[in-house]
Amino acid sequence: MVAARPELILASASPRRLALLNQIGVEPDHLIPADVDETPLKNEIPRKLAARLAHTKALAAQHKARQTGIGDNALVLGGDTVVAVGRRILPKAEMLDDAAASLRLLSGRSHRVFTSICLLNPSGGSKRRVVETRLRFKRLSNAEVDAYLASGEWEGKAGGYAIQGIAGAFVIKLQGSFHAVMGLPLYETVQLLRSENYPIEFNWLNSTSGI
Ligand SMILES: Cc1cn([C@H]2C[C@H](O)[C@@H](COP(=O)(O)OP(=O)(O)OP(=O)(O)O)O2)c(=O)[nH]c1=O
Repeated sequence: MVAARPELILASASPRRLALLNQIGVEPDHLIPADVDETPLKNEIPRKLAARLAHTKALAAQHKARQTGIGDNALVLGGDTVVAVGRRILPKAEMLDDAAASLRLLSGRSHRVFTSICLLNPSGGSKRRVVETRLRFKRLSNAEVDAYLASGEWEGKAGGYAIQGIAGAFVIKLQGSFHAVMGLPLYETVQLLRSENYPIEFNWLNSTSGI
C-alpha cells in the first residue's frame, strides 16, 4: 500500500512563495498567512532574524489551523527573506521613501539576502534552513531609481526590490540562490519536504510545464 501524502500548509501570504512551490509541482492543501511582528530584536543579526521569523510564521499558522480544526496532521512551511548591507537590515518597503532609500544604498554595492525556511511536523518537530545569497548591484542613475520607483515593483519587497522583475537587470553578480532571493530556496525546500516523507516527483513536469 502507498502511504498517503501528508497535508501541507503554506504559512504565507506571499504569491511568490506559492508560485515557487507550484514551479516544482507542490500544491499546498491550505494557505494560512501568519500575521507576525517582523521587527528585529535589539542587535539581532540578519541571519538570526530570518530564521526566527520563518519559525514564528510556521508556528502561528499551525496554531491558527488547529484552532479552526484543519490540518491536525499537516506539515507547515514558513519562510522569511531579509536583505542586509553588513549588519544593517533593510526594511520591507511599504512606502516609496523606504524603497528609494534602500535602492540608493544598494546602488553600486554588495549586499546579502538571507532566506530561511522552517518546516513543522505534527508531532512538534521543526527543521530549518537558512540560505545566504550575495549580490552586487550596478550603480543606479537617478533616472533608473526614479523609473524603478514608478514601476511599483518594490512594494512589499524586502530591500525594496524584486529580482524576478526589472531589478534582475541591476544584478552584476549573484552567488547563492536566485529563488531564495525571490522568497523560497527550491533545493532546500525539497530536501526538507522529502525528509518528512512528502513525496516530490519531477516526472509529471515533462508533459505539462511547457518549458
Ligand atoms: C529581495 C526580494 C524579496 N522579495 C519578496 C519575497 C517576500 O515575499 C518579501 C519579503 O518579505 P517576507 O516577510 O519574507 O514575506 P511576505 O511578508 O511577503 O510574505 P509572508 O510573510 O506571508 O510569507 O519580499 C521578492 O519577491 N523578490 C526579491 O528580489
